[in-house]
Formats: sequence, C-alpha cells, structure tokens
Amino acid sequence: MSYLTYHSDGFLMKDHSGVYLLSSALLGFLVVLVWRRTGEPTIPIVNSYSGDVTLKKAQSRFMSDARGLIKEGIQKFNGPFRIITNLGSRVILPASYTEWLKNCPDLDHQALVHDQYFAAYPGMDGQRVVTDPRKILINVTKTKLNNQSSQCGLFHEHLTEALEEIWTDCDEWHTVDWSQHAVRFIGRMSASVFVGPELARDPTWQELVLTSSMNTFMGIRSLRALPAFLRPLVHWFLPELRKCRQQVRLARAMLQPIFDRRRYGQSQSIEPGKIEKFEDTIQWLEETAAGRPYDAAAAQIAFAVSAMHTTSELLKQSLLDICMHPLLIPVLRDEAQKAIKESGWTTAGVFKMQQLDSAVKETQRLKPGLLVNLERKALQDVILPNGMTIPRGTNVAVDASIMWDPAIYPDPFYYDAYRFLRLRKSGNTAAALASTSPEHIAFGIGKPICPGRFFASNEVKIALAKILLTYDVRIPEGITPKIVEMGFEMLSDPDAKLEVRKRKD
Ligand code: HEM
Repeated sequence: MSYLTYHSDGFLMKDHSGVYLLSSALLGFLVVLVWRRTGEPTIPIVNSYSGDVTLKKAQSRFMSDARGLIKEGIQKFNGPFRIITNLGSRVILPASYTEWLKNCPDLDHQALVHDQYFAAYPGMDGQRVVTDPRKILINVTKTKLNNQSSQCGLFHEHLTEALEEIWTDCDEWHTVDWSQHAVRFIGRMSASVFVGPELARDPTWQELVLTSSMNTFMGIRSLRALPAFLRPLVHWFLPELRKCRQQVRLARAMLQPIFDRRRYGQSQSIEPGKIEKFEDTIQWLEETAAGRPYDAAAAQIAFAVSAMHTTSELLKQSLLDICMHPLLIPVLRDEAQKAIKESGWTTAGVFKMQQLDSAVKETQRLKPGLLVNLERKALQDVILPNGMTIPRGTNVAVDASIMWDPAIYPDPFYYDAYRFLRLRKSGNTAAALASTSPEHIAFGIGKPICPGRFFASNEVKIALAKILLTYDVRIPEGITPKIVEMGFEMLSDPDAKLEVRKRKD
C-alpha cells in the first residue's frame, strides 16, 4: 500500500512509510513465529560457532564429544541449554527438573519416539507399534510379560542350550567374541518368551531377531544423516531401510503358519476349557487386542528392537566389569549357587541374588545407554521451572550426569559392586536393579518408564549367574575394554573378547 502525499519540501512524492510499517510488522511477526517454533533466542546453544552456517562443526563436536558439550553447557548456563545434534537441536534440562518433568502432562515420550525414530517410514513398523496410542504392546509388557511365572525357567533353559552350542563344553581356555555372543544369548532368551520355544529355536528366526534390531538402528542412523527434506523420497533407496522392509515381510511369513495352527487348534476344540493356551507374546497380543486390528509381525520386531540392544549392552558391560574385578567372581558364584539351591531358576531365586543385582546396577550407573535420558517432545508451549518457555514441538532430554554426581555417589567413577547392596540394606527401596529414582534414570521415569525393566533385569541376572557357574571367564591379558561414545549413545566395547573354559563340576 502507498499513497500520495505532499512533502514539506514542496515536492509531490510517494509516501512508503505504510509499506515499511507493514513490512516491519510482518517481519516481526515472522521472527516471533520462528522463535515460537524453535525457541532459539531464549535457550542458549552450547555448540554454536561463528561462521558454522551448515552446522557441520556443531554436529561433528556433538558426535565426538557430547559429554564435553553437556559439561560445558552446565558450567556456562547453569540451567537449560541447547545442543545442536545431527537431528536438530535438543534442549538439555538439568537433573533438578526430573520431578517436574515426570509430572508435566505436555511433555510426551511417544511423540518423540515417533519423530526421532521415524515410525512413519515403511520398514520402521516396530516403532509404529510402540507409539500406537492404543498401547497394545505396552500393556502386554506391563500386565502379561511381567507376571509370567515360567519366565526365569525358560530363560535358563534356552541360555543353557545356546551356551552349549556357542561356548561348548571345551574345558581349555579359548577366546570368544563376547560382543557378538552377548547379543545372541539375549536374542535366544528373549525369543523363548516373545514367540515361544518353537520359533526361538529356529535359526532363521534367531537371525531375524538379531538383524532386525541392528538394521533398525542402522536405518535410523542413515535417515538421521540425511537432510530432513530428502528423507521422504530417499528412504526408499537406502539399503538399510530396504533390509528393514524385507525383515518385516519375513517376520510376517514366519508367524503366519503359527497363527494358522493356533487358530485351527482352537476352532477344533469342542470344549472351551480344553483350548490350548500359549505363554508367549503372540498369545498375549491377541488377547489384549481383543479383536482390534494390530500388526503381529511388527509387534515382534518392536519387542526385538526394544529389548535386544538395550539388554545385551547391559549384559556385555556387566560381565566385562565383573571380569575387571575378578575378586567378585567367587562372591557372585557363592550367592548364585545358594539362591539356586534354595529356589531354583525362578523369580524367587533371582531375587535372592542381591549382590549380583547391585553389581549390574553399578554397571548401569556408570554406563547407562545414553548420556541424556527422559527424552520428551513438547505437545504444547511449556513453561519451564525457571520461567523460560519452550515452544510446542521442542525436543527435550534430561542430563544423566547425576549418576556420576559425587554428592550422591561418593567416588562416582569408581566401580563399587557393593554400592547398591549397602544402600538396599540401609532401607533404600530404589536400590534394586529394576527400580528407578531421579538419581538413577537408566530405565526412565514417570508414565513411559521402561515396562520391560523387570524382564531385562531377570534376563541379565540369569545370564550372568549361569555363565559364572558354568565357565571360568577372563579378559585376555593386556586388554582393557573401552566404552565408546557416539553422540548421546554410550556403547560397550564393540570388539570385546573374553577367554572362557567350561568349569569342572
Ligand atoms: C537393559 C534393558 C533396557 C533399558 C536400559 C531400557 C530403557 C528404556 C528407557 C530409558 C525407556 C524410556 C523411559 C522414559 O523415557 O522415561 C524405555 C521405554 C520402553 N521400553 Fe525399555 N529398556 C530396556 C529393556 C526393555 C525390554 C526388555 C523391553 C520389552 C520387553 C522394553 C520395552 C520398552 C517399551 C515398550 C518402552 C516404551 C514405553 C512407553 O512409551 O510408554 N525395554 N526403555
């Protein structure tokens, strides 16, 4: 808009002030809009570098030194700050916000998983099931999986078979690929409950379970490496995503005959009471869905992805820590032997292994899966406890370094396998492995707290007790396993080897 006006110097000129006024207002509006969308001006960035227009430097520092960035952010800003990651910017909240976050209804875990783990993409069907608002899989995990009495017996039976196959009866010291084998042991034990003994023993299914979680994580990493605008097209051509789509098809093909057999068996039963009952997630998903449509194959991929990487990482690192403190081994053996003698390979038996519980929790404290946890997405604009606002759509996470805070854990970087046992004996109810607290958030906290934590704890404890009772185990001389950090991820040594020999009875 412009209009003619008579200027004081006598010339008739065009007056553009309205245009300027309107443009400024529009610009201001856009600035506010962008600010509201990203929260950028209000929350400081720790890895912002002048001239780093493409954010390459910021992302490279994030990938190589996220721990250093978090430390720097805490020291510099003494409150929330942002880190530019390879997937946009992430607001890091101080640990003192944990209780507040737990009770904030507008910060959601599932929305974050849906976006950051690409649940909408074909091949990522497992993530779609985990983030399904009907929560069929989550309810199965909470109500059925955690109440299964035969679980520990099944874990033990399948691990025994896997150990015989993979580590054999050889009573001479020999080197094993611990990094690979821990994943296989967890895959086999988990499958015994997820899909029942028949499929758990099937080598094709075992391979599918192992590769599906690996391919999914590789697929997520390769999608993250792409600029957002390319993802909707390029995902079709990424080899990792192609593998993910293939594995969903394979899972479907392998589960179908089982469904057919079970349904046929039920339709043939004349007496309803005589219907064969199966104690696995195939059955429980069917019961919990109660006629609602759901994707049974994707649900199995979801179980594998949720359980495999996280649990095998915990098993891997726990045994490495135990081997690095060999005086612990006879103590843990004695405890396990006594517990099994009294209660067998049952939940009660595993509960009695409290020294082992403490050792595993200490490993998890020193090496949780991530340097930050409690990842949430803001469903609305949210006012933080310090008065700052984060706009709708912002992704947040809580700094996990409270787990290494000397005020809470004296000598925090020292592996003290007795630490949580002492706390437990002093009446601290959060000191058990499957418990969480604002000071130990490896299994999360609040509504989305990991529903598989009891399952994972039993599994890891049984694996460690069985291995220690059956084998002598040591780290090859001259080798110190290293923890690898990549972005927020903390991974146990991917090349970890062990030397083992079957113990004489
Ligand atoms: C050591 C092993 C495991 C670790 C460290 C772990 C850790 C976590 C964490 C940190 C969360 C998010 C919690 C939050 O943000 O507050 C989570 C959620 C979840 N976990 Fe686990 N997990 C493990 C094993 C398992 C297993 C074995 C299963 C399944 C049997 C499982 C199923 C799930 C599911 C379904 C969710 C999503 C819950 C929701 O969105 O409400 N996890 N886990």
